[in-house]
Amino acid sequence: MLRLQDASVCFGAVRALDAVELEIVAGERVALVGANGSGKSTLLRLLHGLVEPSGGSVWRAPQRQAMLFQRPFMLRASAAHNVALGLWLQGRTWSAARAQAAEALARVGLGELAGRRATTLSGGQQQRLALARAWATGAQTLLLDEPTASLDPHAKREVESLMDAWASASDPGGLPRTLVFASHNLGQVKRLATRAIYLERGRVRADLPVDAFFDAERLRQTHPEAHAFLKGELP
Ligand SMILES: Nc1ncnc2c1ncn2[C@@H]1O[C@H](COP(=O)(O)OP(=O)(O)OP(=O)(O)O)[C@@H](O)[C@H]1O
Repeated sequence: MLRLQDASVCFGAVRALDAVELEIVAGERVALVGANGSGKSTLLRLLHGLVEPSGGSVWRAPQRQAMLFQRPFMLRASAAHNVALGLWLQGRTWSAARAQAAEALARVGLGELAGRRATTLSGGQQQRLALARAWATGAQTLLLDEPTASLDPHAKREVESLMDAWASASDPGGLPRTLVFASHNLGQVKRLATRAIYLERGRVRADLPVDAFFDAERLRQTHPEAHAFLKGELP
């Protein structure tokens, strides 16, 4: 679905990503981990086309892709309108968009809050609304930048279980869905991801199946930098 070849991103003198090689295929659930400033957000933004590479190349399969942020972007309109507008912009009639939005909101447990102004919803509810919007518009790949970082444990579990439900279902065309998310929560990485990528100062230092990533002894031998970062944090 996504490929980076020798991709770098510079912001002035800061090299936020440095010669990244990466290929993500349909159905993968990829977690990006690393210290603050290691390049996780920049990598997601590059994959979504929100920043241009300063060097190297980005390739995206022709597909619908959506990105969710730590603080979701909400229009100052009802929850239902926030979802329906995206669908209307895709060409649905307004009544079809409204009906589909109602379905999507029910799926994320927001059916009763459909008429509430989205900006008055709690952080967890807004994140569920953002997921409903991506789900309804038929995204095949979802990129999420620390989607549960500011949520309480209950809201975090709800959002996580929706991410899991979304990724476990195929899209209407039968293709497996692809999830790429940045997280500082290693328990979440273990629960949701099949592959973990560890970044350090803009470079990919480890790219492993999640079981291998959380095998502390093996990681220490094969990827000492990643092991040093995770030491004491391994769930
Ligand atoms: N728009 C920008 N202008 C200048 N520097 C930037 C910009 N965006 C990111 N950077 C720098 O690029 C580097 C990587 O930042 P990035 O936000 O990608 O890291 P991160 O791993 O997502 O961090 P965090 O865990 O804190 O969210 C940092 O040094 C950051 O200061």
